[in-house]
Amino acid sequence: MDEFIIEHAERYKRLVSTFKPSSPGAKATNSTSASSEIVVSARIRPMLEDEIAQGFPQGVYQRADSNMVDLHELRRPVRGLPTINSFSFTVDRVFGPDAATPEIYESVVKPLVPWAWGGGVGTMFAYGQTGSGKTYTVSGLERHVAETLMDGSLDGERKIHISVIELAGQTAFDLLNDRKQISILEDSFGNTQMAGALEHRVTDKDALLQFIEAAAFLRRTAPTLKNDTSSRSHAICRLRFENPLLPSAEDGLLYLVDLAGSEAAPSRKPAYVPFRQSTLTKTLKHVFDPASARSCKTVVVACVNPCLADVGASKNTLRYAEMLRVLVSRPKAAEYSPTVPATWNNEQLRDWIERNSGDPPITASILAPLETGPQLLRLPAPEFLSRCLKTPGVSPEQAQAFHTKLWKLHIDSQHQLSSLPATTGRDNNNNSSSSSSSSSSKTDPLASTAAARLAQLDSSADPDQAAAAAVPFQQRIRPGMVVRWRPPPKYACVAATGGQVAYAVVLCPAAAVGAGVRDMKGVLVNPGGEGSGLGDAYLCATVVPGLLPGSFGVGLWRQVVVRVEEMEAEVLMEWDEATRYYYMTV
Ligand SMILES: Nc1ncnc2c1ncn2[C@@H]1O[C@H](COP(=O)(O)OP(=O)(O)OP(=O)(O)O)[C@@H](O)[C@H]1O
Repeated sequence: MDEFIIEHAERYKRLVSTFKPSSPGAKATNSTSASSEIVVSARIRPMLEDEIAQGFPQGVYQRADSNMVDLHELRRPVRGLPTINSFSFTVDRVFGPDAATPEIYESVVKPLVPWAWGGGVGTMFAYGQTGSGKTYTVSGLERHVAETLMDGSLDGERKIHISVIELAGQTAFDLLNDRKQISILEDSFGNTQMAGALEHRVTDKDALLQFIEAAAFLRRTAPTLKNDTSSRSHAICRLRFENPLLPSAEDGLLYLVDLAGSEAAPSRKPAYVPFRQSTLTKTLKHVFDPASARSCKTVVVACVNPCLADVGASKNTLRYAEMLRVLVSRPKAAEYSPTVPATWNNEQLRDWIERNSGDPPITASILAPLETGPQLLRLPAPEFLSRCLKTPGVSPEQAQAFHTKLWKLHIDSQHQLSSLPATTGRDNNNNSSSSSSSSSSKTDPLASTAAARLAQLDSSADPDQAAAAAVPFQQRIRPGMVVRWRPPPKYACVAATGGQVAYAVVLCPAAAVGAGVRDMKGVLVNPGGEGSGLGDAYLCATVVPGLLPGSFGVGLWRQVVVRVEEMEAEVLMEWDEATRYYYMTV
């Protein structure tokens, strides 16, 4: 085939120069915005000197001013002169042979960095046939990532940890620990763990680059796989970002992945896409798992060798890129509804934030400077919380409760949209006092009052809302009130976060219980039965974190004695029937 191509190169070039696309190209845009969950790009590398020297023509072209790639095969007819077969592919961004790595970084990869820094999962992976420029591209991009991470442009403090592993067939190796074999395992929560891989803390750019370079060197010189090592193994660089201010939040993750060549050199077997190999699918599960709980952004760089001799493999690479784009459904813009966050533009979202985020109101321009409703919902929880905390006076509980409130509204609205006629919608603002209710005026007033009363029974809010606003909570303690408190050392085991803060539901004054009642430690609450010396202490049930993020359960039988001076604030809790947990509300 190679001789055939070289022999007819001139004719091929003539035919290609007369090629007229049958349909106009999809317009090029630079707005593969930071909001897209998956951006599929194609990079066509330049022709290499030896390919040109051998007389091979170029077979793959970027279509001018578009996101399209044209590819022309040389066809050997049964009779007569060779002809060309042309194919066109559309992706989100095309980078032609003249595009340098910094351009690719700036336009598609860079948005992943603040995303992962803020607590999300960002993944960049490059795939393509052997020799198509994957390693060239990924190693260049890694340098840029290192620069962005260390140039001080990212908001807040993070501890950065790096690990680099190699997957070869079903075996995984640690490229930062002398290629020691490791295991890719799923934990009981379905999260993938790279068991046995070392993580290294890095604090400056040079150290980070040294680790990346050391891993690349080890991969190139692997003793076991001889010549074409890199084309048969996947290299995965994982950067983990730990936010010291939110120790209980999930860490941000950035994966930079150089996949194995989709065609084994030098045999030119038919290309295949190597995503089904189990260690790889496990490691990148978050990208492909629709049930993944983490917010993910993914950038794919399909690397294409433009040489006509390899056009068959390039065709497969580009076909696969098109498929990846289609796999991710692009939601249509829905009509605005005040109870459906997914339909809110930035202005509507900001308005809702200002009115529904509690006291003090969370500054909408900090929480959602540009985002729409769907974009704010997709924001990783740690990033959402840190943005809320930038408003002076906002406590972590208020931020968490507001996050839950937005999500609850979203989930309820999805439920409503799919199962109920619009007029039966629940009033989701039932806890935030009458002023913030945005329920539609078409709703039956009797039904909405009944619904509000029912919802009231499912929350810890004071039935006497007016009194609640005017009097400090210590003066209106009542059974059923939930309080945040600082447990003394004897109750340290009930603390919810970092051993400092705990939550409890007030049951009754400690002086009111009988002489034989004991707390969870087995200590008598009111030894003489006379209430002497108990002052303003209350018997309370502990509130403990549930299995779902932000959820709580009440440990009715784990009782503690809490003094009023140990109480810091009232916390509102709301029962959620669907998950059977309590959530904080604002
Ligand atoms: N954009 C580019 N500009 C200049 N040279 C490039 C470019 N992309 C790739 N190359 C060169 O092409 C050759 C093959 O690139 P590279 O090794 O990155 O391919 P690969 O897809 O990683 O191959 P393998 O799967 O075998 O590891 C290298 O010599 C590289 O320097």
